[in-house]
Amino acid sequence: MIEIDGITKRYDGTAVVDNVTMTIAPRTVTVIVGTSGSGKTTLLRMINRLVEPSAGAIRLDGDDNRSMPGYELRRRIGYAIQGHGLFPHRTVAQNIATVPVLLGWDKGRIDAKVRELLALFQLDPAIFAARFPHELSGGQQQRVGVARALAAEPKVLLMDEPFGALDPIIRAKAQADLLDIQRLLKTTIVLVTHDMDEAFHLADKIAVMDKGELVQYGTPAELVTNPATEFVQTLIGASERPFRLLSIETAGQAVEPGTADGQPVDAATSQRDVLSELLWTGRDALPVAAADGTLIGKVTLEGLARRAARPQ
Ligand SMILES: Nc1ncnc2c1ncn2[C@@H]1O[C@H](COP(=O)(O)OP(=O)(O)OP(=O)(O)O)[C@@H](O)[C@H]1O
Repeated sequence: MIEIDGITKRYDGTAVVDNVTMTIAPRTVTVIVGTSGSGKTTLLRMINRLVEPSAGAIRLDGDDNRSMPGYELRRRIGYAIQGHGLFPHRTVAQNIATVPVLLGWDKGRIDAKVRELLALFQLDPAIFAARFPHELSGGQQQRVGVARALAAEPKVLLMDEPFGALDPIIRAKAQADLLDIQRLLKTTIVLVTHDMDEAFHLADKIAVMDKGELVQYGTPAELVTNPATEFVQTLIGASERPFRLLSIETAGQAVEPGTADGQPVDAATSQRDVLSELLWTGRDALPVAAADGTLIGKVTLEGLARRAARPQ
């Protein structure tokens, strides 16, 4: 668990992060969004103390993050940035092994970890381990950057616009891979992006920053149904594509197992209409019936928000 408690960063008397308090549950993906200069990167970097706060505290599993030296903390927390920051004169294997080497792991353990991560990121070790970064595509470099950040098996991974430099198709694949790997390794991920579609697709919870303040912290569905400010509304409005997607798919395509209270919706109803129904009735789920009236499961607000945001 990451507890951010009244954290503030001032430069020359101006608060660029202003008294932010939020708790991040373990094994979840939290996405920080907001306009340029709203303090997203500064907030992220105070978690691993690349930036020292002016006031407040951050606790990791109950321990103040100032209870150990900054370099030690940064070895324990994975960090991946846009442009991946790979060492150009080190091979892919050496890049991934950076932190395990610093931690003094034995060679066998390091080699096994490098192979495991390359396989996980669908990079054949026989082909890629000995290559240098300039011999990889942008998408491959980005995967190695994330693999390197995960090499020391951190419980927490911080990511700052990790997919910003990728074209949309590779970006969608990178996002899908990240979710798979997060579920497998159960890492707690905090990711900064300015892309609302990306936020909706990846996030368990979204933190919206505006001029240094945390204006809303909630699930994607909460942001859609209950935007805290006009700014949040505008941010969501800027991402209309999700609602267009919902118009072209049916409730039947979004069915989840389980039951829900309320009047069943027909499986052929568009997801957009089901969303309206959910919002109007104030429910977070409705049962779904097949053409013959048989109940086949339920459609949830959370599920629709997630489907709407997935890349096509
Ligand atoms: N070292 C610094 N000294 C002075 N001001 C800084 C410093 N670092 C950041 N700032 C200022 O703090 C504010 C927040 O910056 P930050 O990088 O956290 O924003 P951001 O939301 O991540 O922006 P972007 O989306 O453009 O990366 C900006 O106005 C920036 O100019």
